[in-house]
Amino acid sequence: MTTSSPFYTAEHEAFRDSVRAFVRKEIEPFVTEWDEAGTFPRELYKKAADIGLIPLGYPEEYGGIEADLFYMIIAAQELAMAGCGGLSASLMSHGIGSPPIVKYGSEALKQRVLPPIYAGEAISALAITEPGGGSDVAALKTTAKRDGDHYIVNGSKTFITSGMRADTYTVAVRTGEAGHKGISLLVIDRDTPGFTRTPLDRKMGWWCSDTATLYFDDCRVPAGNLLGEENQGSKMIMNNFNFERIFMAAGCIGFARACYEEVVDYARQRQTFGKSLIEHQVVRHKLADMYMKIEASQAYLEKLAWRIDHGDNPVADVCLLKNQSTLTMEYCAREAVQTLGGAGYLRGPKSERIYREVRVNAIGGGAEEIMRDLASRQLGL
Ligand SMILES: CC(C)(COP(=O)(O)OP(=O)(O)OC[C@H]1O[C@@H](n2cnc3c(N)ncnc32)[C@H](O)[C@@H]1OP(=O)(O)O)[C@@H](O)C(=O)NCCC(=O)NCCSC(=O)C1=CCCCC1
Repeated sequence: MTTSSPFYTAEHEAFRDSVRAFVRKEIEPFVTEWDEAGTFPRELYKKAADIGLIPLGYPEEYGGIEADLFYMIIAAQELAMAGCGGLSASLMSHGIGSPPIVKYGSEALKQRVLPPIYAGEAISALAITEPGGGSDVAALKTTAKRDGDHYIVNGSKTFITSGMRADTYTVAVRTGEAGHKGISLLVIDRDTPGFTRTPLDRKMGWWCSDTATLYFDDCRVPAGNLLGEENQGSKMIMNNFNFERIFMAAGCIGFARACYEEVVDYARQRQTFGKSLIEHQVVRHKLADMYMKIEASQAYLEKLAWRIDHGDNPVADVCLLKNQSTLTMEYCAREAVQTLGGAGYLRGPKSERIYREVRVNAIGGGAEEIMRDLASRQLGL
């Protein structure tokens, strides 16, 4: 299946080849074992940084590699071809945790925390969702009260990707009035006294993703760890969501493609009723529908990436793209497992794992109902 389009240069394609080779050598042979074990080696961050996956898209002065969105789409999609969303989400959690630091952190904070993240030596996480709710960001309750040169943080966060092993947490806190206007972002180091974590490890999918609940009990956080101005966090969070959503969408299309490739191979080999599965019209038509949905989602993704790279902020389209891509993943995973039959119901094929990972994409990073609602309001409907 083609992954190329006029948006990609020879340099993009060379990068794709290097990420593909990395995924085949360092991830694919081990990923089922890691997922079953519920974890993966921490050294993978360093290896991913060394081939440019982790620093990609961040400023050079902090150890990043400047890149347009198409490089980042390639990274998300080639990683997705390993067919393990838990690994993708954890390995790339700096993609949601670190951009607010790059954009709004003080120079001293950026010099201290960003280079180890982009070198794959430290892990970054973003903490917004709370036990009381995830979709309604404006209702968050974790407080940060100013006390001299520090903030005193109390509250808890849940469903935090890289929550157990992160070193640097970008945390949404309430510093002011109720609602959007009283929210700030604070960077909290893992060894801050009063900061504890517990794992959330009984999940439908994303088994090797490190998901955790965080507790802050009178944590003293230096005031210099505030991002931007007090009570300006809501806009920062919303803008960060746009990037999270576009990368989730890219990943979902990659997972859909992984299902397609797996099932096409299987359908060519598997014999039933005297011919290969692919020669049965009912199967061939499913494969054609999978192809159509993948290509349509990919075209939407690339159009939006181009618009964003040219300075646009298409909030509604990003929400709808996320839904479109999740639905494409859902369709392809369903049809792949169905076509694999008994083999697809056993643990092992990528499609089986991807099938279990559909829902987290339709819930995390903006539930599909929230995406529809925000998009329709932004479109003035
Ligand atoms: C959309 C939303 C529900 C907010 O609606 P309200 O009715 O409160 O506020 P409203 O009036 O819609 O908005 C306020 C201002 O903000 C602007 N804006 C909103 N989105 C955006 C945006 N995306 N980009 C730019 N501006 C935005 C809006 O225009 C408005 O501006 P204005 O004041 O008019 O100038 C927001 O809170 C949201 O998005 N939630 C999803 C969170 C969410 O995604 N978690 C998931 C976390 S991940 C997770 O939980 C898991 C992860 C993995 C494991 C499973 C769980």
